[in-house]
Amino acid sequence: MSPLLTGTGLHRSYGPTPALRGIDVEIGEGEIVAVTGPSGCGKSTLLHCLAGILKVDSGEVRYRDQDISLWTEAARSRLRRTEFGVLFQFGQLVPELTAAENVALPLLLAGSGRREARKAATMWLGRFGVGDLADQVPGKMSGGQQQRCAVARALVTEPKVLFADEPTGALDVLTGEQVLTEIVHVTREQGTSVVLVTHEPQIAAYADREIALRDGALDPSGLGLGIGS
Ligand SMILES: Nc1ncnc2c1ncn2[C@@H]1O[C@H](COP(=O)(O)OP(=O)(O)OP(=O)(O)O)[C@@H](O)[C@H]1O
Repeated sequence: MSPLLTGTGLHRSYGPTPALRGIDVEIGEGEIVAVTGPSGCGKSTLLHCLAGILKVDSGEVRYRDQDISLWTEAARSRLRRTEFGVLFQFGQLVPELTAAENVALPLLLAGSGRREARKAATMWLGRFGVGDLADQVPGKMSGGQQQRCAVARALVTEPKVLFADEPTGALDVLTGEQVLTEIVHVTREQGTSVVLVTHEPQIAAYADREIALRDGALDPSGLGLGIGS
């Protein structure tokens, strides 16, 4: 079976600073892959390039056999609204909107009607145990509740790939593991692939496979955090 998403020969620099120095990766359908490595090794840059948020300097990012690195920003942005979900360490909810309005937003941007979007948002908040907070603004919620809303917002469009950059990094260990367990449960149920950036072994342990980076390249030792070995 061909992989859902592949990166081939990915290079990306920030001015004179090389962040990715020729990386090859494959993400299979429904696979949960942890991207690990020390601070500054290029984990977030890789995630941003695979998600089409950042353009690579050279190399190919193929999604379903299309080279999205050649696409315009508008086309990649459309892809992120429909096929991809993105989740960051700090949920980045819109502070003025309620939980339900935040979660409904990607659906409204993709053209859904208000009622339909609100209904789906409520259902997804419920799936992550925060259905009773639908009318609450983020400032009135705990960090774990906010991140659960952010997860619901990332998954409400039922994306094929979830890109999660240290999604539990701002939470205490117990809450972080609870949220990650819920993410894994729901993405497995939906058959969603997950690219999970983390530097924590106990978080990476939830993945099927690990891609270990060092200095912008695949870690030549292949040891990483030792997931799946
Ligand atoms: N916006 C930027 N401008 C300049 N240099 C950057 C920028 N973003 C990242 N870098 C550099 O690119 C390299 C890779 O950074 P990246 O954030 O991808 O690493 P990371 O492994 O995700 O790090 P961390 O675990 O600390 O978040 C580092 O040397 C970093 O300093």
